[in-house]
Amino acid sequence: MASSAVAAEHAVTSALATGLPHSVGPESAQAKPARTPLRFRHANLVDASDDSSDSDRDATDSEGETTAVDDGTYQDDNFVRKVLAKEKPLPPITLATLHKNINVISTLALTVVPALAIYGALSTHVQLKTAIWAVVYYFYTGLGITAGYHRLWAHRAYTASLPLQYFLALGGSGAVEGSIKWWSRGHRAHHRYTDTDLDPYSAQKGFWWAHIGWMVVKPRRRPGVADVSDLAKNPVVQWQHRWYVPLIIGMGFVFPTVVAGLGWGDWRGGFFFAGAARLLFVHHSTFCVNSLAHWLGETPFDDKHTPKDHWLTALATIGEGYHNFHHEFPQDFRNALKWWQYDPTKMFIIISSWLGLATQLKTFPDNEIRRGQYAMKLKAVSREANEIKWPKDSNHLPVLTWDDFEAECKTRQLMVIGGFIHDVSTFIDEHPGGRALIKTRLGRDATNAFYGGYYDHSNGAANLLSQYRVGVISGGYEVEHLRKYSQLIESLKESGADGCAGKAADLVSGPTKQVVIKGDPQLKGVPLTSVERPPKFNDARLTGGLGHAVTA
Ligand code: HEM
Repeated sequence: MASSAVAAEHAVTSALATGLPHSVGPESAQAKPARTPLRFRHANLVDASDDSSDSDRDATDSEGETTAVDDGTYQDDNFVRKVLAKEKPLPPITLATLHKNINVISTLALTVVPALAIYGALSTHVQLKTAIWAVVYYFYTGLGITAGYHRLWAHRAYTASLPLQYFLALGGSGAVEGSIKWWSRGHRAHHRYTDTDLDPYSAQKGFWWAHIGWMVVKPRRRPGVADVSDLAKNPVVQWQHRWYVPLIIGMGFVFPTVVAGLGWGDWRGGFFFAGAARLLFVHHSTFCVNSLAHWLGETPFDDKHTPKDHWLTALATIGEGYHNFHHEFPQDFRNALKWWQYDPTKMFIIISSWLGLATQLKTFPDNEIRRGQYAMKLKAVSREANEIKWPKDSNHLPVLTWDDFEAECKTRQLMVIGGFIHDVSTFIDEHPGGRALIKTRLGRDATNAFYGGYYDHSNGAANLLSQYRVGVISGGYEVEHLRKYSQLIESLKESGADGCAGKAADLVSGPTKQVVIKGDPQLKGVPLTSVERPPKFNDARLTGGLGHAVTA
């Protein structure tokens, strides 16, 4: 196995050196049958050494990009499209070819572990100490993945001291999900190419594909290139990669069994509960980050891609369920922003920092996080706005002079409020304040009466009013009660009562005295009949209140 890995590594290295695209298409599979199959062994939970060549090749990120695109053939400047066009996928898996495309080692890991867990659960007495130990070990190995593999190594969200790194590398080994190097390489590709065909566990291919499908069968494409050169220099990562197989046996099964066996004599329970059943839970807990977290919940930070936030996913994944936040701010050491959201991984990192084991905890600037949230709220509001029927604005209505308006009033029931001409004929009988009040204002400017001079209407009434717009008054409108003050000032001035005049002058000198709604000059003189007649307002609930008994 090791020698074939080396052979594959050479194949890749020479492809890079010659500048040839390291195509994974069927042609290359035919040309080099002995080497190409290895290139598809990305999804191998157990034997990390198999694809070490791939990790090393992808460590040379920029080279990967160059070899993938830079031969002058492609005009497209979208990297993902270019790579997809260049690197042809393997033929789709059919029933006839399924047996050849099963990823045997991962499939064994994903089937034998549940089988052992079920058998153990049915045949072994559960001791309380063992049950507690299984839960503790679940959290330890789970944190190895969430705090270690994921936030520390894949995203560099904080810096860990050597003891903490070894602690997490050992815990992560017990989760049996591939080496740190292999895992992080795939995960960085997942972030960089989220939801595309270069994403190794793209949620676009369905829930089960993202959950386990991508590991059970050999993928049709390699994951997109990702830079893991930093991990190649990390001694703990290298150590774990080198000793991966003994480590997963030791930490996956031997250690949890020995603790229960030597501790309280429950060797069998230790193996089946803290070993197999615990591993089954850790597996599917972590896999939920790729499936459930892309399927269930909200997108409060960005909705460009599938990742979502949900407390249920957080519960299932030791705090990785605020996945929308995580994809938007992957280098942030937190998944959950609020103190009350469930993110024990964040707490573990914080406590490690209090103990001096973790430093440089990265957080994205709060202001930018809030901008993301704000943008999403605006989006939601504008989606709602699109579903609402809005009134015509002044640029889409005929513009009439006051004289023309008066002329139109001879044949129609019109009134001006706020610079707009309203046809109230379909509403006059429905008016909660009674027909008579409206009737007295027909042919007049009722702005003042409507906005408090007679009755201070609700916003709802103002919204309703706008649906009756049929035109705009040219030259603007006056607010009646201000005009009255204005007349008062004039008369005071004429009578020489200066003191009072000064006070009244303050009231009328503001810009509200004259409000101009411009309208489109091209619509000047366009007949009112060109505008659709307002619909009949027909809601019986409004015919209450003072009703028709009131007169102005
Ligand atoms: C087309 C123009 C008008 C519309 C669409 C309209 C609409 C409404 C609506 C929806 C209400 C219910 C209460 C509220 O929502 O505030 C209402 C109540 C009322 N309106 Fe109007 N209104 C119009 C014009 C007027 C005018 C010109 C006057 C007075 C001269 C007036 C006087 C009143 C009064 C006194 C009430 C209170 C009725 C009560 O409490 O029972 N309305 N109007």
